[in-house]
Amino acid sequence: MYHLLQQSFKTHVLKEPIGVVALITPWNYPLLMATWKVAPALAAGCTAILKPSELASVTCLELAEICRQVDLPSGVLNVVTGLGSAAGAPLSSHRHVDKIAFTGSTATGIKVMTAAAQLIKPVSLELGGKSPILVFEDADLDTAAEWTIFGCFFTNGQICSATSRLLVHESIAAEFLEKLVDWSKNIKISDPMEEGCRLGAIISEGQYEKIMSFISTAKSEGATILYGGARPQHLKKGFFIEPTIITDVSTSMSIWREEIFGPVLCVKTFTTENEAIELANDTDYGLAAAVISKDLERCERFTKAVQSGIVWINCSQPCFNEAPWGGNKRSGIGRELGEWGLENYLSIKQVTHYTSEKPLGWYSAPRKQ
Ligand SMILES: NC(=O)c1ccc[n+]([C@@H]2O[C@H](COP(=O)([O-])OP(=O)(O)OC[C@H]3O[C@@H](n4cnc5c(N)ncnc54)[C@H](O)[C@@H]3O)[C@@H](O)[C@H]2O)c1
Ligand SMILES: NCCCC=O
Repeated sequence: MYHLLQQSFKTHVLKEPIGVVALITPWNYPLLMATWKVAPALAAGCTAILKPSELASVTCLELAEICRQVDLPSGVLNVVTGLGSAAGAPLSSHRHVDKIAFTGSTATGIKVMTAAAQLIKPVSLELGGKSPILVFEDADLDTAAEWTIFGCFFTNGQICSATSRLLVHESIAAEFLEKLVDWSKNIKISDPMEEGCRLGAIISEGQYEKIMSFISTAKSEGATILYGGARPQHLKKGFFIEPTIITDVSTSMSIWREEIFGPVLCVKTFTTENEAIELANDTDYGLAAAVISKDLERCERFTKAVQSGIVWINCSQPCFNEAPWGGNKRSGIGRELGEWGLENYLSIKQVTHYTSEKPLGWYSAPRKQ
């Protein structure tokens, strides 16, 4: 019957704002992470409640002030500061919040998703990572060394997509590691306000202790600290940690498996491309992956085989507003930025209009009295 009547229906689709959205963000890149959510949420027509990290709220309050100055109607963007337990958790479980867009650790993401599930509330999750960088034997070693240290030590490794697991072809491993150490020695560690600074302090004492404890566990499990692993001698105060390179790592060690969120690179060697891909995918996470090789067909094979939301060829970390950002596996659900970012805040409504004058005719009409 539907088939016969198909010409009598007109269907179209509306994309509507999803409603009231809670945007919960982390302490790293605090303003960037907020704007990745606030801009598409408001563009989609939603009302937003931004909950920044308790460790980095000020720039988000400044953003609200700028929105006020440009006459964004009051109530459209709201900033709620506070601890995760006091502000983030109630937002996640609130009946009048229609969607949660969360960026933060996988552990907190699980809590947010669990709370949202009680109300079948949609979530998008941008979570942690343990991303690999593969360096093949045909790479230019200095270029590869710079990308490798940039991929892991840029912003102190306090970046979700840090390529913190180096997989290097065994035939070049010794020479490449020497280069990595040389490049690392050249990184200026200082107060970030100093000219030429390339590595500042870790965000907090808690994070500093956590990173140091990962390093000491790795040592006690038999790994070798090839470079760094301690406070730089010239900096007696502040939460500074040297760029750290760790070798003799096994795949069961926590330094290999867990997100450190600090300037710590761990290294394994491989002999074949398949082995490299297997090691790259041997992680619960799936945010990003980088490959350094002159062989573009090999890079293409890697791109297809690696289980991650982002792949970098002959580089690590570039990020563009137009390109989708997000991960697979325990790195999250959904994508931010570009058109994908907008979809996070839209709800799809199918509208079907019966346009015929004819009655349906499925039931026998009752006799007229
Ligand atoms: N995938 C990405 O794009 C991306 C980007 C940046 C950071 N990250 C990840 O963020 C983490 C670092 O940030 P962090 O330490 O601030 O993360 P976090 O999970 O500790 O906190 C993130 C936010 O969640 C809030 N929160 C804490 N408990 C909560 C709860 N029970 N319910 C709701 N909200 C709660 C916090 O107050 C904060 O605002 C790393 O794991 C990093 O990989 C991911
Ligand atoms: N380039 C910004 C990535 C943010 C993740 O931590």
